[in-house]
Amino acid sequence: MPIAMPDVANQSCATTEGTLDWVGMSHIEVPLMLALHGEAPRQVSAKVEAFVNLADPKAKGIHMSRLYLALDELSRESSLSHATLCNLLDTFITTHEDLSDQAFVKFDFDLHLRRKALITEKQGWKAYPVTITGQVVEKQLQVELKVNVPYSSTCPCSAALARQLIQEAFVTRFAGQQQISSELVVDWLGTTQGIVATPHSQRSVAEVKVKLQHNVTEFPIVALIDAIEDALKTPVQAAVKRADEQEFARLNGQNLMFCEDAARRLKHTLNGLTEFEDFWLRVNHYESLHAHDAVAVTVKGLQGGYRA
Ligand SMILES: Nc1nc2c(ncn2[C@@H]2O[C@H](COP(=O)(O)OP(=O)(O)OP(=O)(O)O)[C@@H](O)[C@H]2O)c(=O)[nH]1
Repeated sequence: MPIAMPDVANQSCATTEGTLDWVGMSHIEVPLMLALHGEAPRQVSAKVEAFVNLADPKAKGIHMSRLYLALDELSRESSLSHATLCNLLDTFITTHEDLSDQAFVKFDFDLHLRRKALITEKQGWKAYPVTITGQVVEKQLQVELKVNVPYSSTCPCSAALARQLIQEAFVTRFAGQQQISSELVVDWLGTTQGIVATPHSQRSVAEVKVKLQHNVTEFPIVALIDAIEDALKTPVQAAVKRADEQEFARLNGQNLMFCEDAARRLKHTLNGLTEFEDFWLRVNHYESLHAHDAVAVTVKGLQGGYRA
């Protein structure tokens, strides 16, 4: 007679008893079809975390394979949408009857979007790191999205200091001249002696996390990215011809930003978006003046909501 396979999770007890908040797996590699509003599902390569709580203090452990297989079924047989995310969390709990009543799942992936050039008709890909998180705690479903949006920020202080140097260069160059030909000035402005200093800019990243309102049953990821880029005005570009680069220079010059300015712009925009119950944001200016970064963090400010 074959000897029965041992089943430690079911047949033995915890050596030290106690409940646990989350138990599960992280870094699960899963290709998924992602359902987004108004387009066919597209494939993303996700890293997933899947957890349930362990509410039985005596149980040895949860059933990891049940979480994994539910996720695998989602990957093979359907696409990731708000509805399938809810079903997945529900399956996590129902396959852990007597053990768990809370579930958590997190998907991390890059979302590639086609982005238009600023002036020309060119287009290119931009990859945005996205996180979708779902959890059921005390029977309440909560869905969060997080996106990272790269942009350019030009320092307003540096711009003012550069302008002063340009004014001083002008005074030196044209000192004592009562009448100056505009042609001469235009030529001079087109030289490095004319624009004697340039302000520093830096690649910057806005990290934005939002909690969906309960009546929102889609993932408004693209709308969120668009809103962030519209607020900042200087998103990092994909395809760039000279005309696009010149427009980028103009946009940078007209949208000088400390990290505080960027954070306030985003806060203002997010306060106006009704799909989101709460938000948290952090802007990181990866300084070119310093070897350290300038950072601003803020939240909507709801009681019991996100904390900075
Ligand atoms: N609970 C738990 N399981 C682990 C851990 N590390 C590895 N595993 C393994 O995860 C595997 C799957 O566990 P189960 O889901 O209980 O597997 P199973 O008993 O074949 O599946 P069911 O019949 O559905 O219970 C087991 O072989 C465990 O040894 C851990 O830290 N905790």
